[in-house]
Amino acid sequence: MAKLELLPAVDVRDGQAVRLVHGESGTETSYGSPLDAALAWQRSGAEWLHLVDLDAAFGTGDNRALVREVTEVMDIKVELSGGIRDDDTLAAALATGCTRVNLGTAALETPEWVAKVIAEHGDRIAVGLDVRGTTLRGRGWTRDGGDLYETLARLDSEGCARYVVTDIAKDGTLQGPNLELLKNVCAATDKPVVASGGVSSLDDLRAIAELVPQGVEGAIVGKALYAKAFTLEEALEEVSR
Ligand SMILES: O=C(O)c1ccccc1N[C@@H]1O[C@H](COP(=O)(O)O)[C@@H](O)[C@H]1O
Repeated sequence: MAKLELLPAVDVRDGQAVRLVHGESGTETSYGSPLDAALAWQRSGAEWLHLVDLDAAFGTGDNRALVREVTEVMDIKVELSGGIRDDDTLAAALATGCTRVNLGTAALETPEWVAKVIAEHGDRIAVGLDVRGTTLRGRGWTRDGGDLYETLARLDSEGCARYVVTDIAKDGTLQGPNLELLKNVCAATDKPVVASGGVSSLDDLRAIAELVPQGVEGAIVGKALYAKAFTLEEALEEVSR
């Protein structure tokens, strides 16, 4: 069986690595230097880093220089998210040398532009499907942006290579992933899915890994690592069995 990829997360707000609860601004717990956090995950054996500029996602500024620095220093693959919504922000993100970018709001608000950049950049573009129930959310998860499955069908028809699926109700809560949502999204698309939100234990990772045959390719792990629910080494060992 193909192994589940793990993407430890570094979310950046106001220059700090933070974790939020339900993605809500103001719920930040700070974990210090984003570069130190990213290097720690790399030293622990991560093959991927999921790096988010939360200020860019919320529209409260940006951490672009810092995010670029972190991406350039990493020897591992980087998935870059947050505030990538037009030609300039996409060009800057891709120029960091990241492996791929993850588009959220743009996929809801500027579908023609997203179709164009999917056609231009293929596998370097993923779309983040951030949902409450089956309603997509954009602009820092503060605005509704349409139906999950209608949007997924549209993006599939445009050749989107991959989806990062976040259950906002689970994100940052350590309450376990939404396995039903992951199964439903996998049933609706042939494209790989990266699971995000709620991972709290090695059992959760095992449960997500069981969905690899259905199309789940990876899992983003955030709060559980920062809260030391398990180590990244333990998690990597778990998904390599
Ligand atoms: O990751 C979070 O906790 C988060 C919280 C609130 C908003 C966005 C968040 N993360 C990621 O940011 C991008 C979306 O940014 P944009 O809409 O394209 O500007 C997406 O990957 C979210 O999962």
